[in-house]
Amino acid sequence: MKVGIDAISFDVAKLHLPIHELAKARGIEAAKLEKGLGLLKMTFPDVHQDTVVFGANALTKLILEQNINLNEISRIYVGTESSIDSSKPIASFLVSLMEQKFGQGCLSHCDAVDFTFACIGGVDAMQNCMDFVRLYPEKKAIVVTCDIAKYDLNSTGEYTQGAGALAMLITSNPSIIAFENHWATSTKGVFDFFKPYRSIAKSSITGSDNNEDWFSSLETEIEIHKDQPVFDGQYSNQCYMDRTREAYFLFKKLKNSEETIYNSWASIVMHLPYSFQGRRMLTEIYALDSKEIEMDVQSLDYQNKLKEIGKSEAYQNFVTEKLQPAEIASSLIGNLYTGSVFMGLLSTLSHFYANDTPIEGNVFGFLAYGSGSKSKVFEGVVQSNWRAALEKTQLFETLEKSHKIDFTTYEKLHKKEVKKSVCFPKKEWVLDLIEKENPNLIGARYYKWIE
Ligand SMILES: CC(=O)SCCNC(=O)CCNC(=O)[C@H](O)C(C)(C)COP(=O)(O)OP(=O)(O)OC[C@H]1O[C@@H](n2cnc3c(N)ncnc32)[C@H](O)[C@@H]1OP(=O)(O)O
Repeated sequence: MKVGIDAISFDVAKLHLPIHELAKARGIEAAKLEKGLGLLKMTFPDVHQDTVVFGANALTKLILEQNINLNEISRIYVGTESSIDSSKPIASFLVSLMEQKFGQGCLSHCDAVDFTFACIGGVDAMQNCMDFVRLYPEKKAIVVTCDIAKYDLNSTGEYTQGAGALAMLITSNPSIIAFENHWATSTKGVFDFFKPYRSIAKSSITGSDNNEDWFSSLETEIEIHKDQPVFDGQYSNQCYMDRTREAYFLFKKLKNSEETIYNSWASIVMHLPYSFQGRRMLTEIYALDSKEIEMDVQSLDYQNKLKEIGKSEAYQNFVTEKLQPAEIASSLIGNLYTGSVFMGLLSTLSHFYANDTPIEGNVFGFLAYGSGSKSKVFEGVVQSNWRAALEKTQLFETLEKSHKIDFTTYEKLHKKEVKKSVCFPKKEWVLDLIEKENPNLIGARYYKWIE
């Protein structure tokens, strides 16, 4: 039986700062960000937006666009690493907002929960929902990914910021893509990127892995709780490469294949914390699976050879053919954490939609990653109704309408110094800023639907 994604909707932050303006303000060469990392715009939430708002808007869009009968939905599972409460999941907020809009009790039969494992939480939610639909093919589930990728000002993560959500309907006999039931996973507990709820003693994390220099450079206690992560960028890249490589070769084993697996993938969709992450990290898998090199991670020669292969014409052609369609949206949005891999899929589909390319039957390979760290590798087959299912999506048209802000406004938004929305929307969920007006209501958040 086929199980997969039947419909997709999204809601991304509508404000953006052109990346060359950030580069100028920070004294970074714009070419490094644009040509080295593939960044063009960085999206940022407006005053009336938080994680719940993005999730609720993507979900409402999905329900309205697909005319979904909520009685048929058995699960709303959320992938997020930007939750706003340690106990109440985003899924609970979403259920109450949907009941506010579509009728009291309309989702009371529905299971709802959040999945958190950094950027891979959405894939975990989807895998779980697909197992459920395989067991009960007449039932349907919705996966929502919602996050705000906010980093410290002046940090190396700053230029990769982005925000938004996707909502996906998971069914049997899906219209867009059906996933094969081969899932390869690689997990290792590391501290490459994390957001501690409480102050965390350095002694509890030192010695966990090989980035000890970085740990030594941290304060004795990491001061918490803030929206921005504590991270070691280059180490997180190494963990990304290690986990995806391990999961990829496990996948090859699961498939019992002697062939170069990626040759059977028409497109490759990877977790993209920034646009060119996939192409920068995939050289090792590319070279190992084609037997161009033998693995020897510690040797300098090996690392230099990988760099050379990355620059080769053959690899650049490979990137253009298989990876580049997934990168387009990422360049214009920035990181979506749990949503990044799904936005990569939507970007790929939207690219082929716009170019009228027939892709039904094509096999897409997926390499997902979440810090902390875990990778899952799986594949899916594009279904014959994918074009019709994408008709209302309008990804690139929507991104085109994004509102440009200047650097000063961006910095003020980042520091939460802006009181009034820059771009107030119509027909959307917004955060009611009652908390700011009434200091006795610390932690209380209210949401309203704006007509
Ligand atoms: C959250 C996760 O998903 S974990 C995995 C990823 N980690 C993160 O996203 C954490 C947050 N992000 C970061 O810390 C950083 O943005 C990083 C680590 C991803 C990137 O770090 P930086 O130090 O900014 O960049 P880095 O030096 O690694 O790479 C710059 C690239 O631009 C290239 N470059 C530099 N200058 C130029 C130029 N003028 N023209 C063209 N390319 C240039 C470099 O050659 C290099 O590319 P290459 O290695 O492919 O050759």
